[in-house]
This record gives sequence, C-alpha cells and structure tokens, in this order.
Amino acid sequence: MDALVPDIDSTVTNGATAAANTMDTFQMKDLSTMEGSDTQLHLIDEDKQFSGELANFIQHKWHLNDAGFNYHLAAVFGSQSTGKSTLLNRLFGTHFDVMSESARRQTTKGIWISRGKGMRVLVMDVEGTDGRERGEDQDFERKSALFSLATSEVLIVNMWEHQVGLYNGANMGLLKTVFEVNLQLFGGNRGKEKTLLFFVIRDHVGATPLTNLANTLLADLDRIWQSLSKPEGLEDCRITDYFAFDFTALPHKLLQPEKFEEEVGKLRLRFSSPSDPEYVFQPPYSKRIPADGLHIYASGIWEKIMTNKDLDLPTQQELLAQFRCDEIANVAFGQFFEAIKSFRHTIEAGTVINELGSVVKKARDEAMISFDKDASRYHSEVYKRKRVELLNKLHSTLEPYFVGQLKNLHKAALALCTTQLQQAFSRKDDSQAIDFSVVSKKAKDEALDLFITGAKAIRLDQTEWEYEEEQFQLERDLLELANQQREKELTKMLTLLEKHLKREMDEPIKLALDQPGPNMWGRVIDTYKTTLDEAQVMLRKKSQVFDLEEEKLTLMEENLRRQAWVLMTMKVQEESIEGLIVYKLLNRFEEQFQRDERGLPRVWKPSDDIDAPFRKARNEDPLTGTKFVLESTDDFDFEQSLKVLSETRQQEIGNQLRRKADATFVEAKRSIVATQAKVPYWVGVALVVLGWNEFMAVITSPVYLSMTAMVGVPMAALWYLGMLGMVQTVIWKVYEQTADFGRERLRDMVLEQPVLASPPQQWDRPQLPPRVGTGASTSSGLERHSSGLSQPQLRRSSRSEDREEERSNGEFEMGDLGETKKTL
Ligand SMILES: Nc1nc2c(ncn2[C@@H]2O[C@H](COP(=O)(O)OP(=O)(O)OP(=O)(O)O)[C@@H](O)[C@H]2O)c(=O)[nH]1
Repeated sequence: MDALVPDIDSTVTNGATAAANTMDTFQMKDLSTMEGSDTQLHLIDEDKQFSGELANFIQHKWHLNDAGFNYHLAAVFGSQSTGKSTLLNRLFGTHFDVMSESARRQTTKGIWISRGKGMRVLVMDVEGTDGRERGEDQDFERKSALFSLATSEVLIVNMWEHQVGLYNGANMGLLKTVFEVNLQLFGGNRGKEKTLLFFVIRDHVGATPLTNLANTLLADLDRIWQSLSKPEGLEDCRITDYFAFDFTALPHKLLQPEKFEEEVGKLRLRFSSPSDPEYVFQPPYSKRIPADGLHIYASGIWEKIMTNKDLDLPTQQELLAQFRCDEIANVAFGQFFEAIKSFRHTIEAGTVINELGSVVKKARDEAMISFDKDASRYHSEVYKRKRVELLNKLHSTLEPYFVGQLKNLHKAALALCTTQLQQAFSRKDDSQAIDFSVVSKKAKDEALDLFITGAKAIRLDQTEWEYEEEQFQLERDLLELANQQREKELTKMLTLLEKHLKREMDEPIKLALDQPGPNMWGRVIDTYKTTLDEAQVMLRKKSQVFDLEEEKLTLMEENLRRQAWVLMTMKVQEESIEGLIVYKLLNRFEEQFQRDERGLPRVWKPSDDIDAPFRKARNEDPLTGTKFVLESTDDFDFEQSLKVLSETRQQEIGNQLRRKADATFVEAKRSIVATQAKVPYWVGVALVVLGWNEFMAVITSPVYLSMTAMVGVPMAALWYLGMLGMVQTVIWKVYEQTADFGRERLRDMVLEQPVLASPPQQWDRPQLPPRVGTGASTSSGLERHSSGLSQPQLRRSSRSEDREEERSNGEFEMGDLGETKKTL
C-alpha cells in the first residue's frame, strides 16, 4: 500500500503555488507529524449505534483535537462493492477493508472513519447502497447519505461507467432524497455553503469521453432537481446554489492496472495537496465544525437522524457551539481560578497585595485568550455570547478581590496617615515648628495617594468597578483621623498646661495661706491671675500649630480659666481643712506671742508684761476681718465664688484658736510662777551659817571625814557615771524585800498572840473601802493609813495589802490589818 502512496512532501513542494492559503501552509508544515491512518473507527455500526470513541480517536489516535478548522472531512457514497474502500485506501492511504476478489460480498457495514495518511483529512467509508444484505430496507442508506451530507465537505459519489445514465444504478433515486434533505438543511445558506459532489467514474474504458459522461450525469441531476418539491421561498433555487460538481474517471483496475494507479496517484494530489489547482477541499465546502467539537456535532446529527426529527443544521451548530463554548470556558475558568485562588486568604487576612492588579489582569487575559483560541471557531453568535458570559464570570469572581483590596488599601492608608501624624508629633525637638494643617495635609495626601495608586492598579479594563465611593469614605475617615489626632494632641497640650498651672500655683498659694491675714486672698488671687495669664499665653502660642478656629480657641481658653480656678480652689480647700487651719493660726499666734520683735523666742520673766503681747497677738487673729469668700474676677459662667469657710466654721475655728491661745497664755504664766518658786538665796546663807559647826566637825574629825569620804566619794563617782538611778532602784528593791520580810514576820508574831489576834470589842470597825473598786476609792482607803508617807511607800503599802488580802482568802481584811497596824 505504501508504495502506492506518493511522497506527499515532494509532491506538495513541486506543486506549490501562490494559491496556497494560510490554513494549508500550516497543513504542509505539519505533515511529518501526522499519523493514525492505520487506525480506523467503526463510527456507526450495522445496528446504527454511534461510537462514543470519536473524541478519543480525534484526540489521541489522529491528533487533530487542536486542529480547529484545519482539517477536512470527506465521505464516499455509492453502490455496494463498487470499489469504494479500494479507492479511499488509494487516495488517502487508509486501511479500510476491501472485499476479497473471490467472495463478492459486502465488506463495509455501517460507517467507518479514519484519518488520511499524511494529511489533515478524515475520511468516512460508508456502507454501499443497493446491497443484497439490506434488501428492500433503504433506511440505513438514506440515513447514512444524510449523515454524510450533513458532516462532509466532499461527498465522493462512486459508480461504474456503465451505471451512468441509469436511474437506480446511478443512485439517482437516493440522490434525489439527498437533495431534498439538503434543501431542508441548507436552504437558508443559499449560495454560502456548498457541498462538493465528486463523481468518480470507475472502469472508464475511454469510449465515452468523461465530458460526455459528466454532461449526462449533470442533465440527470438537473432533471432530478427540477422535480424536487422545494420549500417555500426557494422555488427558483438552482442545484448549483447548493452543490458544486466535479467529475473524474479512473481506468479499469484489473485491465489497466498501471494506468489505474497512475490516475489514482494524480487524483490523490487533488485531495492531499492544497497547492493543486484542482484541490477539492475549498473553503466554501467547509462545514466549520472545529475538530474538537466534531464528536458532539456528529453524534448530535446522527441522533436527530435516528429520531426522525427535523434536522436543523444551524441549530445543531449552535447547540454544538454552546456545548463546546461551555466546555472551553470551564477549562479557561479553571486555569484562571488556579492562578488567583492563593491570593484570597491573604486579602481576607487584611494584607494589601501590591502585584494583585497585574496578576488578576494576566490571569483574566490568559483565560480569555485560551477561550478565544478554541471557542472562536464555533458559531460566532454563540461564541460572542459565551465570551461575554465568561468575561462576566471572571469579573464577578475577581470583584471580591477588588473590593477586599480596596478595603485593605483603605486600612493601610489610615494606618499610614496615623503613623505620619504620630511621627510628626513625637519629634519633640522641632514640635514647636510643626504646623498641624501642613502635617495633616501631607499625611492625608500621602495616604490618599497610596489608596488611589493601589486602587488604580487593581481596577480592570472592561469592568465597571469604581473606587471613588471608597475613596470618598477614606477622605472622610482621614479627616476624622486628623481631627482625632488633633484632639489628642490638644488634650496632651492642655494636660501639660494644667500640670504647669498646678505646679505654678501650689507653692505660692500654700505660702499665702500659711501667712493668714487681710491680704491673704489677694495674694492667692494674684497668684491665680499671674499663672493663668502665663498659661493663656502658652496656650495661644502652642495652639498656633493646630490651625484652630478662633471660636474653638476661645472655648479652650475659657476651659483653661475654669481649670485654673478649679485647681486654685482645690489647693485652697486642701490647705483649709479644719485641723490645718487651726494649726496655722495657732502658729501665727505663737509667732506673735512667743517671739520678740527680733524674732527670738521669749523667756518670760516675772518683770515682763505678759498681758500686752498676748492681747496684741490675739487681736491679730487673721479670722477677724478676713473674708472667707473667694470671689472670681472672671466673667465666665460657673460657680463664681468659693466659700472657703462658712460663718459657723469660722466661729468654731476662732473658738478653738482662742482656747489654745488661752492655754498658751496660762502656760506662760505658770512658767513665771515656777521661776518665782525657786529657793531664795538667803536660804543658802542660812544653811551655811547654821551648818558651819557640823561642817567643821566633820572636816576636823578623821572618823567623820573618812566616813563622809567613804560614802561621798562613791556617791560622787556614781553621780558622775550616771549610775545613781540604778543604785537607787537596787536600794529600793532591797528595801521592799526587807519590808515584806519584816511584815511577814510581824504577822506571824501577831497570829501567834491570841489576845492580839482578837479584835478589841470597844473599837469601832472602820468603814471598809470597796473591795474591788476604782483607783480613787482604793487610794482614799490608803490615804487614811498612810498620811505622811511618801508616794512609793503608798504604792508599796497598797500592793502588799492587796497581796495579803488575796492570801487570806477572805479571812483577813485590809481594814483589820490597818487597825492592827494602828494598834502596833
Ligand atoms: N473492476 C474493478 N474492480 C475493482 C476496482 N476497484 C476495486 N475493485 C474490486 O472490487 C471489489 C470490491 O472492492 P471494495 O473496495 O471492497 O468495494 P466496496 O465498494 O468498498 O465494497 P463494500 O464496502 O462491500 O460496499 C474488490 O474485489 C476489488 O478488487 C476497480 O476499479 N475496477
């Protein structure tokens, strides 16, 4: 078989002409890669079942899936066993089954399809008509003829020479049916789409020239055409409006085998070489079914034919286009979605993706290019409609990305503005030089620029996406942010001013209140005014940078005055709490009373006039004549007066002060009396005069002197060492123990004397003090027994008697002991 197939490349090269169109140039270039001519598919079997493998064969066996319109489809039509398969194998290099010479029976059942060797041509070998196997049943041959006509660009009509002029033998009856159907199918495409009926007259012996045979056939065809019942509106249409005709003849294969092969070779060129002047696959014959949609189109056509429904080819083409465009759009969308899906989470997380605009544009454009490449071959209206649908789908998928990016840009712009403002005000060195209006404008402009640049980058052409509304919202937010920042800075400034006010007023006010007097409040108010004036100047100065309206500035000044007043009154209140003010007033009184004109402390002497300074100090009572209502001199509207001390409190404080002053006065008086109560000097003289003899006796007596030395020297040493107190304590302890011991002994002795133990009948029993009573009652009881005793003795006696009382457990009462002591 291969020997019969000429070298395509060389043939094409030799016969190349300027008539070769772009499609065919591509075909020529790609010839070397074409395979699959040895693979054939039983497209429709003898049971009229359409194969589901066509798509698979087109894609994987014949590699035509991406061919688009760059392929052709031809079919052969003719009586059974007229050498159709043989002819196709010769022309296209296919391997359709050929009937054995000896068997003479039908070999092709249903419709087979294969790819021409080295060419982008699909060829259908159709079951022969008029076969004895089908008998009277012409259903399949009609259906297969219709199918061939609806799908093929070229319909090869194969017949013996001797069939020319016959009616049934030349399949004229069948052709009539085909023509009728063709009018139904392509009636509207009058003059636009044609199918080439290529008559191949076999076993042409040459007696009748081909021209004559062709004319005979044309005449027969025309006659058939005239007899057709034509659809309304197409009554005057001619056969050539829908069909093109071509005729060729082949010598007898058996009788003239060499000539047969030679003519077949020539004929092959007409099917395989686009540059051949008589190339059969001309554009007007194309059914414009893209290769990747052929399986859908062909199966749809066959289904319609099988169900005897009206075969509306344009509708079929539209349906095919819809189906395929959807498929292609889905593939394109899938690729597009893969390219963008990873950005979704990032956007949802609030991050601005700088390259998002270019990425989504690229993804969208690539998807559209991919769609256009495959879908544009289909029905143009459907393609356009589907293109719009796909574009809308892509845009609606991208819209959340756009909106999300806008939101993120909005946030980023606000963050940028905040940072700019904060940085501007955090630079304390040059904060004085900052002009808020300039800084905020710069920050706002930069933030807005960030937003607009980002928004423009993400906005896609062919969309109606707008960012102006978001921009408007951003501008409002930026304004609000700037205002907030300004308020924040103003608050900071006011806080500092308040601290300044407090710092500047506290000390002077305290000093003023520490020195009460008629001009005390004057000093306080002066401090308030001076400090407030300074603060207002500072406020004016610092406010300049904030670009404030005069109205707001005035309000702030008023607030500052109010705040200053509040701070001042708080300090006054703080310094005027009751105890503190009494303390201060007393201090002042003592300053006046207990210090002399030079400010030195006074030591009152009996000769001093104590009453006059006292009266003077007391008459300078600061409460006297001092107005304790602090009146504001400002004209702002709030509690203008501060009542520091009410009349009642003033009265109370005055009383307290007077009491304490009186006490101080009394104390001063006492100190004079104490001074006067000292031992007079003449007592010393009397002591010397009266004690002179004793003194001389001691001095002159070695015994007395040594005894005095023995006692005096240690005493002097103890006094010098400060140990007299300790020695005194020890002596007292020893004395107490000795006294206790003596009392014990005395009691024992008394108890041993019966006469002494019985109380004398004639004695009045003294009134007993309460057993357990107050200190006063106890001491009154003791005082009765211990007149003339020293205080330690009294204490000791009391303690000893208590112990005795406890010890006697009621048998012996303190009164008894007292009486006993008296007796003793
Ligand atoms: N006389 C003659 N016989 C031919 C020619 N070409 C093929 N044959 C023979 O005709 C017989 C039928 O050939 P096929 O190619 O199988 O014919 P067909 O039309 O495909 O047959 P079906 O597929 O059964 O309809 C074979 O024995 C071929 O050798 C020809 O040009 N002239």
